[in-house]
Amino acid sequence: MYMKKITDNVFWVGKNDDRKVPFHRLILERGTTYNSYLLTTGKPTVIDTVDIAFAKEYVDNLKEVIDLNTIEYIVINHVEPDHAGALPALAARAKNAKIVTTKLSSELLKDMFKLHNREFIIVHDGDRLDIGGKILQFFETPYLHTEETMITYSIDDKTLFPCDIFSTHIANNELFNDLAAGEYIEDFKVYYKLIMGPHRPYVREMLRKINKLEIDMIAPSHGYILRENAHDFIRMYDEMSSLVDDASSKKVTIVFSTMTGNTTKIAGKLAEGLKESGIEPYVFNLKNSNLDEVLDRIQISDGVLIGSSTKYGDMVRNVEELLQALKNMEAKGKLSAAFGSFGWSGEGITHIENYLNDSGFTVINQKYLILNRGIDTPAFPLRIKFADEESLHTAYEAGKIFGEQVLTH
Ligand SMILES: Cc1cc2nc3c(=O)[nH]c(=O)nc-3n(C[C@H](O)[C@H](O)[C@H](O)COP(=O)(O)O)c2cc1C
Repeated sequence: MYMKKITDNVFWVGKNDDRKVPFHRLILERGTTYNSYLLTTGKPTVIDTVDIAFAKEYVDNLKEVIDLNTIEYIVINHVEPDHAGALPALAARAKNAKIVTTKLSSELLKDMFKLHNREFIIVHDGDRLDIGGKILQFFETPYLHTEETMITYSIDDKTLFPCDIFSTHIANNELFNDLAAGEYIEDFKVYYKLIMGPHRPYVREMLRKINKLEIDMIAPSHGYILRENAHDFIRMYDEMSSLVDDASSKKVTIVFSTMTGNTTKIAGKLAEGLKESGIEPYVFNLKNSNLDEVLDRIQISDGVLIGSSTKYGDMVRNVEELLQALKNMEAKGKLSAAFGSFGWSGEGITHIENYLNDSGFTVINQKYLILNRGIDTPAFPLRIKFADEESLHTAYEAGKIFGEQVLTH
C-alpha cells in the first residue's frame, strides 16, 4: 500500500499530509503531499525525502520495502525541510548512500543537518549519473524555489523530477493527475503565482533548459504526478512567466551625482541591467541636468534609482536638493532604490534611502527582497566601494533585479 508504482522501477514513497498545513505564512487549506521517489535500479536511488515532521514514519516505511544499506544515492533537489527534512534520519540508516546535490546545497545541508562527515557527490548543470540501469541527468534551476535548487531528469523514463517546480498543494491518494478526484488546475496556477512567480526570469531559464528534453511525465514534490498531458503544464508555466505588460511601456529614471566618476560607472551598469530586463532607462547626471526636467521625468516613471558618492559622511549636495523636491511629489506606487560609490563608510547612500522612505516611495532593499522574493540578497541599497570591475558586476545584476520588480509590480 505504501509504495506506489510510477513506472518501471520507479516508485512513490512519499507522505500524504491532509492537515491544514501552515507554510510560508499561508495555510494550505487542501493539505499537500511530500513526494519522495525510490528508483529500484542496480544502484538504488532515492530522489528527495519528506517533511521533517514525518521523518521517522518515512524511514520506517522505507525500510519495509528496501534494505536501506543497499541505497547507493540520495538525490536532493532542494534543501527546504519539506523535501530534505527526512535526510538526516534516512542518511543515518542508509549508511552507504552518497548524497547527490549542487555545491551550494551540499554546504547548506551540512550546516543545517550536521552532515559534515557524509560523502557528497556535487553535480553541475547537465551532469549525468549512472544508477545501474537508468541514467539521471541534473540541471541547476536557481531560485526555483531557492538559490541552491536543481532538477533531476531520468533519461530512460523521460521523466522529470523537478521538486517544487510544477507542484500543487493538494493532499491526495490518487497520485496521478488523470485520476484526480477534483479540480486542481487552479491550485496549480496559484502555486506558480506564489512560489515561482517572484522568480520569473529563472522560470524562463529553466524552461529553456527543459525544452531540450523529451518529457512524458513530470513527478514533482507536491501534489499530482503529471502523466497526462505533461506538456500542457509546461505550456502553462511558459504563459504565466511571459510578461503580460509590455516592458517598453515601463519607465525607470536613474539620477545621480558624482565627484570623480565612480558613481557614473555604477549608473551605467544599472542601466545595462535594466536594459537586459527589457526597460530602457532615462539617465541623468545632476551636474549637467535641469532639475525640473528630472522631476518631470520622475513624475511619469514607475521606478527611480537615486545615487550619490559619499562626501564627508553625506551625499553630494545637489542630490539632497533633488530629494527635498521629491518630498512634494505623489510617490505612492513608485519603486525606488539608493546607490552610490563610497570609500570607507558610505553614509550618503543610507541618507538617500531614508529620504526615499520618508517621501512615501516603495523602497527596494534587502528587507523588501526577502519578503517579496524570499531571497536574502543585498542588491539594494547598492553600495559599491570605489568601482572595481567585480563590484560593478553586482550593479549590473542589481539593475536586472530592479527591472524585474518594476515589471512585476
Ligand atoms: C572630498 C571627499 C570626501 C570623502 N568622504 C568620504 C566619506 O565620508 N565616507 C566614505 O565612505 N567615502 C568618502 N570619500 C570617498 C568617495 O566616496 C569615494 O572615492 C567614491 O568612490 C567616490 O565616488 P565618485 O567618483 O562617484 O564621486 C570621500 C572622497 C572625497 C574626495
